[in-house]
Amino acid sequence: MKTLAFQFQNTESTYYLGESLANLGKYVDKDRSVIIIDENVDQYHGHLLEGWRKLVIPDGEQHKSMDVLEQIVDGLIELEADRKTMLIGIGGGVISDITGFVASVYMRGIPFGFVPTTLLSQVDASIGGKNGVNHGKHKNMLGTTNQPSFILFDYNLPSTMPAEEWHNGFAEIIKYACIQDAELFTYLEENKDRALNRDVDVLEYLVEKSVTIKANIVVEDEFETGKRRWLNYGHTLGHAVEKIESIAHGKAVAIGMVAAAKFSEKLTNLPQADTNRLIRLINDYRLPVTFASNKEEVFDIFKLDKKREKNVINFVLLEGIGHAVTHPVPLETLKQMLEEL
Ligand SMILES: O=C(O)C(=O)C[C@@H](O)[C@H](O)[C@H](O)COP(=O)(O)O
Repeated sequence: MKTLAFQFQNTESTYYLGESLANLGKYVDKDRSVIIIDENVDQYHGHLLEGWRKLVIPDGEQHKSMDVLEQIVDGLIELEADRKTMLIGIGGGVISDITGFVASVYMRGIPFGFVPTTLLSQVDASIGGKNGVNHGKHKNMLGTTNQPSFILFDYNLPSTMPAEEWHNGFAEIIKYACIQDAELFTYLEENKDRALNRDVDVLEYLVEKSVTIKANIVVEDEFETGKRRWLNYGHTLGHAVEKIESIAHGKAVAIGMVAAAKFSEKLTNLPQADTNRLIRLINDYRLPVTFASNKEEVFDIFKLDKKREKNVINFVLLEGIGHAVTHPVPLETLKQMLEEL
């Protein structure tokens, strides 16, 4: 087990890497905690949580909503949770996003922590403090940035995931390689078979590498005024396609990364060979590279991206594999490039 500590602006977060969920009680007081968990995760891992107070919510992205947030608040009131109650989200990205948001607003803020159970939530969603719920066609439209006190990474938990869920996690790892780590990109190319076969050493390396890359970027720019935007590479188009086609987040991000690479060929002279290399890697990890959605509908969602300022989006582009940049790109230019895809 390895412990990492990150000092954010208002919180010091401790990450326990390679720790078992069964040892959760070593880090938090069982009697002062409430677990937020979805039905699916509870079915697989609930036996490790005997005696903990739990609020079980329905599984799925469609439940990342204000309705479910209000149900959790009702549950907390019922349990007489107070300002010192520790809220613990155990699950994938929906659970960490909603738990972090509830904890940030319940009684104006109570402490919280996460036990991510999917590869995607271990490498991305649980880290960095972004939380929230969806609204209408828009992903994460309501939320805050607030760091968990702790994250416990149990490498055994993702083993119950279906194959498709593994592929989704790889999308965000490919993203880190694209934005700032060309060596990681090569590693992903060279170790694709081991990774897809869930080789424990490869997966542990990839989780630790991703956690470190993401947490360090967030320490540097927690409130996303500069470098943190890079973490949104592939997400502008990705979020729109995810909502319209109701596809998994990782698939949508894969599609968005390819589109952003094609935009980069025009805006930052990214060599076409780099786009092709990215497409090959995404294919290797069994993720899609094209979308079927109506482009006008995509643009309608796309233009409400959180990186927009008036008529420009601070769009994340690549100059090369491992080198992201952010350029203010007019919406009209993006609309035209989208039509040309
Ligand atoms: O942590 C970040 O910053 C990211 O952009 C990471 C993304 O992978 C993640 O999906 C994030 O929740 C997207 O945030 P949003 O601001 O585009 O809603």
